[in-house]
Amino acid sequence: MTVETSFLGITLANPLMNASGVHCMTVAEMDELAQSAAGAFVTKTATRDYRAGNPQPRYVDVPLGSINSMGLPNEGLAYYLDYCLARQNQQALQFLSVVGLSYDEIVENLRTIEASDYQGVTEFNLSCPNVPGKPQIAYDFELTERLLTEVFSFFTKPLGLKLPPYFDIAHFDQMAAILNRFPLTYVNCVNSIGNGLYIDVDKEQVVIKPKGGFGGLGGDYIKPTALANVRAFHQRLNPSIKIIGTGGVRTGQDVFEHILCGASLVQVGTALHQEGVGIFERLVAELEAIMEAKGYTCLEDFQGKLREIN
Ligand SMILES: O=C(O)c1[nH]c(=O)[nH]c(=O)c1Cl
Repeated sequence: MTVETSFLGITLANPLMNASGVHCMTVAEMDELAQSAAGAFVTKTATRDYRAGNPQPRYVDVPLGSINSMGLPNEGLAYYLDYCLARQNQQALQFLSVVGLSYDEIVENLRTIEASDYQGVTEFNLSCPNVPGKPQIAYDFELTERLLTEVFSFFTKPLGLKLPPYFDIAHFDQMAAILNRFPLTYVNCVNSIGNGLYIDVDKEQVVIKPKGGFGGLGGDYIKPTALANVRAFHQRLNPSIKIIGTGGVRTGQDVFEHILCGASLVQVGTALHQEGVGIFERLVAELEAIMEAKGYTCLEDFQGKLREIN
């Protein structure tokens, strides 16, 4: 029995990796990920220039997950691109997460990556909920289509999209119809559930400073939504577009559920932030135990095979 998997023809020891934004801001954090049991890693979403991000406190772990309004703090695209270029011969599979603060900056950043010798995967983040005044790109279907049309007029390297959660069947249909028109490597479902609110009852106060306390939710809160988005897009997208499942992964069972819904890889955010990189060994062991108990010998035995009630 094995939890090995392959992505873009590259064999990975397991389907697990970090979620962008968690444990991937600096070289030290990314090196620790690279040395961990994680099958792959992704960088913090980069903008062209360095960003300090929103004022603190801007990330808080809470009993059922986390809330954050980081505001896209990052070292700038060159920092992460240089990191990936320097290590791309040693590391099996790298994911470089990117966005821009404007349409033009997004195009510029993707042109920078295209012009580089980067051989890894690019994750285009369409779903940051925390830059004040910047609505999530992927909730604007027309803008998404316009951006993807321009990007794929020049971008030839493997490209995936980090999507926000959708909550309406019509939106799954509309978005999938757009995505099926482009040669995407994958879609990553889901980013945090945007603009939640967590309250400290003793203080009768919000817990994060930016945006009046509104922030993206992660953790147990979002697993049912994450699973539904993985399932919905797996059912609707061309099989050539893989699904990465993100959201609410804390145990091997959560990993199993995401794969059952159709995920090829599974990312860990909140729980990684809380437990550290040791979580990957634990998740692998727990996933193997579930597969053993069910008599599965590989991920393909159950991947995408969620049953409905007929
Ligand atoms: O505030 C952030 O930096 C952030 N926070 C999130 O929960 N998702 C994102 O994509 C980003 Cl970019």
